[in-house]
Amino acid sequence: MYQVSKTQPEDWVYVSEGGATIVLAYAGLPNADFDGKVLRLRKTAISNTEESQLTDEPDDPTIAFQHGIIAKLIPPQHLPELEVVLLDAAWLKVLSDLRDVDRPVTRRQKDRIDLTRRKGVLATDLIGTADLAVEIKPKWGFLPTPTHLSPSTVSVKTQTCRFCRHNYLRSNKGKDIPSTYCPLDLYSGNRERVAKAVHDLWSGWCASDGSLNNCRLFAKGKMVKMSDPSAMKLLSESLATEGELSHLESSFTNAILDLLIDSPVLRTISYLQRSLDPLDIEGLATLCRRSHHTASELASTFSTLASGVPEPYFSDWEDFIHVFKTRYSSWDHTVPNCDHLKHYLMAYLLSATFKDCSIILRPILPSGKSSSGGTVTIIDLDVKSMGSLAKWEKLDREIVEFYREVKEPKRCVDARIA
Ligand SMILES: O=P(O)(O)O[C@@H]1[C@@H](OP(=O)(O)O)[C@H](OP(=O)(O)O)[C@H](O)[C@H](OP(=O)(O)O)[C@H]1OP(=O)(O)O
Ligand SMILES: Nc1ncnc2c1ncn2[C@@H]1O[C@H](COP(=O)(O)OP(=O)(O)OP(=O)(O)O)[C@@H](O)[C@H]1O
Repeated sequence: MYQVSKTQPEDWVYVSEGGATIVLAYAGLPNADFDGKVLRLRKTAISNTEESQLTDEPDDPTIAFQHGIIAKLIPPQHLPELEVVLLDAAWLKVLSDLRDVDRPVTRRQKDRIDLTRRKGVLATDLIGTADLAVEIKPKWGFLPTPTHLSPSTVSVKTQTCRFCRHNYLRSNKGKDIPSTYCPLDLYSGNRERVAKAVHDLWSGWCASDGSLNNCRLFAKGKMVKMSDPSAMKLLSESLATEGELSHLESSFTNAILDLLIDSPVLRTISYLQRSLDPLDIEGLATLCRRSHHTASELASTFSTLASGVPEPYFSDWEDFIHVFKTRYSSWDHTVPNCDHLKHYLMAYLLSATFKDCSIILRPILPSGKSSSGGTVTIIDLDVKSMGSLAKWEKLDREIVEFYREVKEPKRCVDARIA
């Protein structure tokens, strides 16, 4: 097994992070085990002072989930390789102290590397030294079918997509900047609409100085922000474009547009999101209630029902994938069968994984200098928890209620029915 202590903490440079993990790339002396790899480490809240009680820590669940479940849905050329790597407490502490300064302040105030972990994930470095790598978090790529929506939500949810409504809520709460990006444009496969999505992502990237998580740019391995002249220079060099920002945008669009349209990846993600969520969270909650028989259970909320559902074992996931690939499409989702509740819950969980993943594009650039051009790879395919169902139902209600007040709702066009 790989051991991180065979390298120096100084060999690892900060790449980026999300809500749950922090990612560092190997930049030390040539080493066959670590060259071209990133280290993905779990984070913990800074307030958490708990000691790990585990003597034999399990591997990060993302590894088995990707190898055994995701790999049955996504071809290997669109996935990074993932392996277990053994960690060392003292080594991690040095790394954490060394690289904390590179992290965004907002993240630093909330969390830090979990020093109690003894295992991490070693993954293919998809950013590396590529002239240009573009990371996009596309989010939800479909409008729900009206069948299971309540009269009070149906018009809102079938007109405006979940991302646009969520962005409206978050920007009104001051948690996000307003964005014109609509995932349905990106997923549409239509050249003009995909170009519009790229333009909107670029505008959001400029306006937020690269702090939005929907679009991140990396030039020669370095994350680019408008406020960082040296990184902007690298971007200009990679795109072989000098001068005005509009010229840079147009080279950027040209670099990734064909890749986005020609690659099957977005189509696959949206197909999986949609087909794994045929009931919407509302229909799923109704099915949960119908599946219980006593009066008190019937009256109970989705959250109490969901909290009574145990987390699936790996064997449950294997069983689910078999059902999904063989029988699931023949079920009548307009009248869901209570006997299928467990599989509908698992389908929703898997849909949530695909609603929250990101893609990394490494385009072939006109300069032709890129050694690994023309790839689209999906990252962050972590398994979601049954414990999140209550949160999702509550958030869904909050988003839809807030959007109901909008005088001129945005009309998002789902490619499937356009
Ligand atoms: O609910 P959403 O759509 O806001 O997604 C959450 C993400 O927010 P986003 O809207 O992409 O900024 C959120 O991303 P950030 O932390 O905002 O980068 C997480 O990915 C979160 O997943 P988890 O709960 O940590 O497993 C995501 O939560 P899940 O819905 O996947 O549980
Ligand atoms: N294989 C990889 N190669 C290069 N960079 C990567 C790789 N995997 C992840 N990253 C970078 O690290 C960041 C954090 O990774 P990831 O999205 O998996 O974290 P997360 O905490 O699960 O995110 P989220 O909060 O969105 O669920 C990514 O946004 C990306 O910039």
